[in-house]
Amino acid sequence: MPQQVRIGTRASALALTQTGHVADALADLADLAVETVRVRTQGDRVRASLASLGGTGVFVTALRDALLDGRCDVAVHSLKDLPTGPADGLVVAAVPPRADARDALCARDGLTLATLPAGARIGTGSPRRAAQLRALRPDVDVVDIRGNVGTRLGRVRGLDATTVATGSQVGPDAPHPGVATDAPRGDLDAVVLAAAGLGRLGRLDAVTEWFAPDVLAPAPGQGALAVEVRTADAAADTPLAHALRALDDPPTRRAVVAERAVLARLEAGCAAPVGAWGRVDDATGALALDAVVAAVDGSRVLRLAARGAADDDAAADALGRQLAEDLLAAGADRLAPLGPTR
Ligand SMILES: NCc1[nH]cc(CCC(=O)O)c1CC(=O)O
Repeated sequence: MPQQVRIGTRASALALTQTGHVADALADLADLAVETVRVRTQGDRVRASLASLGGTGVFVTALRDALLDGRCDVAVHSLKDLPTGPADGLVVAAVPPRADARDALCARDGLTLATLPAGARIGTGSPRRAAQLRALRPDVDVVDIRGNVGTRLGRVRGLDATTVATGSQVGPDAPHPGVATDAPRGDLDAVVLAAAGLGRLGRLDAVTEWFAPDVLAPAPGQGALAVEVRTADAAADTPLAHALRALDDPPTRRAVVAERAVLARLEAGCAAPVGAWGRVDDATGALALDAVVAAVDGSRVLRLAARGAADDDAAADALGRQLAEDLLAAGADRLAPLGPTR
């Protein structure tokens, strides 16, 4: 008899694909019968700008509640949407191998950040992306936008003929009711999105430029997933627990632990103009970490790097915290709105 496992997911096209990948991977690793359960989160219901929602956890809380009250056994999150604090009774049991951590520009007419005209309108809901875009091109107009990936692509002039192939953007599963039909279309010259999300949705065709992480620092955890379960279930001697241990990728986990430690020490959430990029060197096992704090108006960008042995998660965490200390010593908190309430 296979072990029955219910895997909870948001209903957005992106969440459904991510969850589907994890469900397939788990089922390949052990004798599991995996069933998907859809959960609606505050981030899906509320249309206000993400920055104004006050950030941490809007996409996550409802999934965690579903885990805790037993409506599902496994939850899949985008790691960058996961608050840095621990959740009582729950544990991230697996961080699968990371996809592309980079941000990508999706512009009309094949344009890049360098070739977009002065005054070009670039959409993003992320203060981190806005700040770094303004620093790179002070003459562009960064526009605050929301909505799922298909909606955002639809706002780029010339990119609006196609929609995300793998998920419905309207109807009962629409994560942002009304947004798909109400949002203006073709009113922007470009948007910036995570390459990982575009890749998972089969929309890399829309990318006109990939930003190297040392040009535009990605969000801590970008491109990585977190597979969360009840603490007792992670430690159990069950097919699910074995599959989770096999799915976990220690180099990815160490990199994102370090990135998220920067965010935690800065007491910053996903709405802060903070970027971090960690990676473990295959040959030496060393962990390299870059971190950026930017003034939202783009007038200053503070960028520091660190490197360490990071043999385990605790060492990765310490490396990230130390880099955050160095950023604070260099004036990060005078540059950007940090702190838990922002
Ligand atoms: N906050 C929304 C969100 N959360 C995760 C991703 C993309 C996938 C990832 O970063 O792993 C996105 C969309 C985007 O930033 O373009």
